[in-house]
Amino acid sequence: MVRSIRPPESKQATTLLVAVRCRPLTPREQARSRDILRVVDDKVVFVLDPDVSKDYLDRVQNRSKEKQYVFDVAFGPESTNKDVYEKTVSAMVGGVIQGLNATVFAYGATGSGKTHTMAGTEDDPGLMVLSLQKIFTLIAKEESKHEFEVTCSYLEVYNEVIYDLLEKSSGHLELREDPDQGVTVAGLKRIQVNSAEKILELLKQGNSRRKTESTNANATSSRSHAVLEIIIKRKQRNHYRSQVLHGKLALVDLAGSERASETNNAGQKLRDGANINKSLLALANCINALGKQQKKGLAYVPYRNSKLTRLLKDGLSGNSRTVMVANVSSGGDQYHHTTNTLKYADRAKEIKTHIQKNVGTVDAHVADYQRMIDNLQVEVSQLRRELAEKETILNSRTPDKTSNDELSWLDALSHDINENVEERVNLQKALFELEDMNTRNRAELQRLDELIAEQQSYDGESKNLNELVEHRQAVLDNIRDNDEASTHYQEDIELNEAQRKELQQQIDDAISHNRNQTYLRILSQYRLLGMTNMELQFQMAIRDQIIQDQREALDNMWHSLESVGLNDKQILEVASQQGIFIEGGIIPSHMSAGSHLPVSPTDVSCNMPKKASGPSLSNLQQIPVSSDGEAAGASLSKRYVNGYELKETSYLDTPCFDGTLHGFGEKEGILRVKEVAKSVTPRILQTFSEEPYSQAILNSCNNVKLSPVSSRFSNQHSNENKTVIGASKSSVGSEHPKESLHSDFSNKKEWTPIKKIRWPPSAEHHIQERPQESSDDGTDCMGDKSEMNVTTHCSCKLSGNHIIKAKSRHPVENNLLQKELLRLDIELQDLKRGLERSPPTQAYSVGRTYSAFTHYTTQNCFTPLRSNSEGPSMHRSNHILRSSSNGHALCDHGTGYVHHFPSVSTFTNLAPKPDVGDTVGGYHMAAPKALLSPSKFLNEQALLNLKQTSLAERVHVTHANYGTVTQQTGQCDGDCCYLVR
Ligand SMILES: Nc1ncnc2c1ncn2[C@@H]1O[C@H](COP(=O)(O)OP(=O)(O)OP(=O)(O)O)[C@@H](O)[C@H]1O
Repeated sequence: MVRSIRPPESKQATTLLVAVRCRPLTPREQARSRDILRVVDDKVVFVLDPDVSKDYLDRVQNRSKEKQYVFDVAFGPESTNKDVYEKTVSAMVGGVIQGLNATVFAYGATGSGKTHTMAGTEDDPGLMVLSLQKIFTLIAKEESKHEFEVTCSYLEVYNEVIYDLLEKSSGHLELREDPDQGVTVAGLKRIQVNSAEKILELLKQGNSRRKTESTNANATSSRSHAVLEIIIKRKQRNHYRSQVLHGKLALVDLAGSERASETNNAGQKLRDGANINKSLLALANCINALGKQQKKGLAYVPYRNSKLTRLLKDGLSGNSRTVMVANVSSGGDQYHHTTNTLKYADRAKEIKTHIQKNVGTVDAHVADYQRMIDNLQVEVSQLRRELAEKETILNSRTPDKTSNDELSWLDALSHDINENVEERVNLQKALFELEDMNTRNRAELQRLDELIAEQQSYDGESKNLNELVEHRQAVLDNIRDNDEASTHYQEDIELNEAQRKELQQQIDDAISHNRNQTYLRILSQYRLLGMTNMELQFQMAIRDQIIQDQREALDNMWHSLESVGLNDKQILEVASQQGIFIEGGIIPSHMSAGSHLPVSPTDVSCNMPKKASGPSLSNLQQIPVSSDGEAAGASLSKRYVNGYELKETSYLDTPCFDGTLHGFGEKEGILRVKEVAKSVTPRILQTFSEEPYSQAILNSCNNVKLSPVSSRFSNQHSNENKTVIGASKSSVGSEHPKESLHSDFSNKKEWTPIKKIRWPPSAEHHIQERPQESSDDGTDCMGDKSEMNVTTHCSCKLSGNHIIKAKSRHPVENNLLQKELLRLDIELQDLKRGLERSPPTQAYSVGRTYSAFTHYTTQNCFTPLRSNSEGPSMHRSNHILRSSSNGHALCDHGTGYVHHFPSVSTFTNLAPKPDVGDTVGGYHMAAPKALLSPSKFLNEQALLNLKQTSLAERVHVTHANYGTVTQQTGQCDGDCCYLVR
């Protein structure tokens, strides 16, 4: 396989373009307050003191509140949207179709003119409209040579919840962090468009769905933040393997900050206002921290404190050219808002983003996984919607007082669960980022200490030395601030954990008291699923961050190598001394030529430098390296991975390999794994147990990643679970998973060919072909090429202060991820079935749509059992048949499988309700559109015939059954239930 190291696409630092727009006063405003803004030279904004009684003396004695600011560009009240567009966004739009990202956001108090600037009017179209028109004009010019694909999405963040404005009744959407695209929204509709008119139409639709209210400050006040995103993919025509460039233009209309006293809001409007202010405060804090960062280096930017800031992260500091249009009103009564807005706009001038062309270099595996996660997320949000819909149906009925209480309790519970999960993951991420940042800060401190010592030994006091000392102090301040913030986040995590336990306890109590069992179980599963899904993303994000770090480190390395004027041979020598191997010993020509292409993480391989030993959790941190190659500062105070706290540990003296150990959740197995773990220090240890004692044992194993997986999944993959890295491939799906597992554990010969792993791994490990990710039968291929499963991490120091960390992407991680996804998929299906069964409380109102399972539940005819390797299963039970008042009927056969029932619309023309003694039957078809229209309840022969016919027609009837009605068990809402034997 060809492996090469390529210097990455160079990033260009660019500062935020800050524009200020002063809106004219309306005649009504003119009557009540004076114009206090003056724009001079298209750059300077004077804010006059609104108090006209102040005179010259006040001014010279500094008693005046007059203020002056300078911006990149400023617009007076006479400026049109077109003027604003020409001097701000116009220059960036061209870049977007060349693969660069751009963000435009309007910031300001309520009624200051943000929506007017972004959306505009028919006579004076806003920046959104003008940018779109320009994009399509540019595309038309280049269409003969290039193919373009333009897609757009439009969302709003209302009360910290994201909604799709292009969907009629959108559910809540989730944010996701994507290494290539930055922060994205899972499940958000993207519509392909081929004209500005089409987007404008969508924009209009979206705006009509946007939450607006009339307040005292603005008759059409936007109560949400709206983000319109246009993505343009561009490819050369008739070019085999041509590069794909994709640029993104994000146009953001923020809701305005407001004061309750001015808006006179109450109730929901007041709460909205508080939320708007909260997210704008989070934005202001980010702007502050980013401004500080330019001066003091690595200060933590609290993006995670709101959805808005997470969405704007790229625009504020990432890969984007960004324009901030600060809107202010000229009225004297707006003085406080105006100076506040201008203050933040002034800080924003300091902010730098780093733009880079988005070239379509595809790392297939990661991209695939991301896609899978995306799909799963879409499903999750769909499920969430369904759940919400069901609740709505429930709420629309007029239940008695008890069920009313119960429903609102469930409602509140599911809401709390969602919030808890989301908060937890966010906190963990924030903590990780803070620790990561402080690790860098500490490395910087070490570098500065070395430099200071060096300077002092040369010339004692000097200007340079003073600057270094000052800088050192700033870094120390940052470390202290970050540590403080970390402590707060840790406390928050503990609180969140306590809340989680409380919620779980509520569910457990309710289940044990027989309250809405099925629904609660679904909720419980849903909660776990949501957690796993998010944490999986978290892992992905961390992994990708490391890849990003490596890219940067490599970038540094190439620049330093080039700058010291080394030739190819010398570079090879240096690289090999540092444990970096370059494909065929040849430095790619484009590197020497200085062309910058993005580097793929798979392109790098390295082995351990002699003395350096890698961290066991090295994918979670950057390890600073001291001059002799020894890793330093690897022990961190507290670390949370997958929701578990890992104890403080130092793990520097053991060799590390990136291995996976799988242990099944039996005590014996876990102990074995621990034994092995001690001797080889695996980086990832996975347990397939939910039992507390195995968790406790694993907790005592340092430096492991804990990933509890449901025992059902482990049963299914029992043979894999005994696999210690390097073990041979084994089949999946044993008939008796538990038994085979026990024998595996007792048969020590089968356990772990760990000796296959050589340490330190040699270079050949890395230049071999990467094995296939999975074989045809869907099993792992971790084992067959056991040595391939070793990934090394190398931390080495190169040319003074460059820390190089390189890691080859590896099947182990990918396999792990694949398994997690598989599990997630199973869980999702399970959940889906659960939802289809519907909560028992709904059985009577929407029973026709749902299967007999609701009745199983209410009558306690089955006990859930999770032991079947084919998936979730139920105990054999009496057959239940249900007939609705209009003749719809469903039946389950009781063979032990949960069914996916087609919707009621496919069940038509059923016969009259059966009497006791009648033979009845039904079946389940896998084909969703299959039609069941018997003229009466089926007898045995009819069912068999039907099954055969269906098979002949390739319609898969999975289950069919019949029985005799023995009892009519209840009358509910006109529907009847029957017990059938
Ligand atoms: N430059 C301008 N020229 C003329 N009228 C303007 C201008 N800017 C704003 N307006 C008018 O001022 C009013 C408030 O503007 P707009 O709704 O855009 O404010 P906003 O900042 O979006 O408010 P909110 O945050 O409450 O949504 C509207 O009636 C709008 O037409």
